[in-house]
Amino acid sequence: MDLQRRGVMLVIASPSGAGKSSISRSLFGQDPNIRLSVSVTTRARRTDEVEGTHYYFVDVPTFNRMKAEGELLEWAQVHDNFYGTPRAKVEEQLSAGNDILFDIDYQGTLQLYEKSRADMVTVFILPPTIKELRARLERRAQDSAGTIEKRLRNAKLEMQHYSEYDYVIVNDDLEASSQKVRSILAAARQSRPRLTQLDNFVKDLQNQIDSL
Ligand SMILES: Nc1ncnc2c1ncn2[C@@H]1O[C@H](COP(=O)(O)OP(=O)(O)OP(=O)(O)O)[C@@H](O)[C@H]1O
Ligand SMILES: Nc1nc2c(ncn2[C@@H]2O[C@H](COP(=O)(O)O)[C@@H](O)[C@H]2O)c(=O)[nH]1
Repeated sequence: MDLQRRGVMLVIASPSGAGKSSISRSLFGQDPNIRLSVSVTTRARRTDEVEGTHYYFVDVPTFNRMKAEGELLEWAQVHDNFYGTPRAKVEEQLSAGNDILFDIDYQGTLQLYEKSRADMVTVFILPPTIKELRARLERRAQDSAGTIEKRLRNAKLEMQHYSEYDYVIVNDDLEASSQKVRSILAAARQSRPRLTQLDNFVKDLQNQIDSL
């Protein structure tokens, strides 16, 4: 029997601006087995964002239709906009043995936990200080002053949940943080060797019991 590893669902969450997208980006160039779950959002596209690479940008009626038709694995309202994970590609990629990185908030993490805990490893990224967090949001220069204030306020709520994640990283040095996430993923690959064909093999054994 040719046993293939089932992919790991790597969830990275943080207050806005702590650096999860930067850390995520650093993983992709170096690892051919990891895919990003590209979310849908009703947020306006930032100038440096590309449709289908950073997000699928949709209007609210389209988002609501996708929700109603069960196309979203999880969804949440975050900082006044809606975000959701399209379901279609996730199972296909996991079964093919590819790991998937989810850049989602705490509400989404909880929803994935309910469905897929055995496949998941979760990481929470903290900023070194709030002064630095504000500086990062300002340097990124993609959000208005009002949006930055709102994201800083929401950081307090998001950080309440840090201890519910498997790992916590203080993102002081970007390269060091990225290396930690790479090590976490490598450990998850070793410790959760769920095997796709083995799942099917066990199902087949169970079916044989049903037909005894
Ligand atoms: N360790 C670091 N040191 C200095 N700057 C950093 C570090 N990590 C990320 N940054 C910078 O901080 C800004 C915010 O980072 P990034 O967009 O990755 O955050 P995020 O957590 O994904 O935010 P959001 O949730 O709003 O999408 C970016 O300009 C990025 O280049
Ligand atoms: N529950 C979900 N949260 C998501 C998803 N995609 C992104 N996010 C989170 O939203 C905020 C803001 O993101 P930004 O791109 O506007 O800065 C951030 O915390 C993301 O992690 C999703 O599909 N589901």
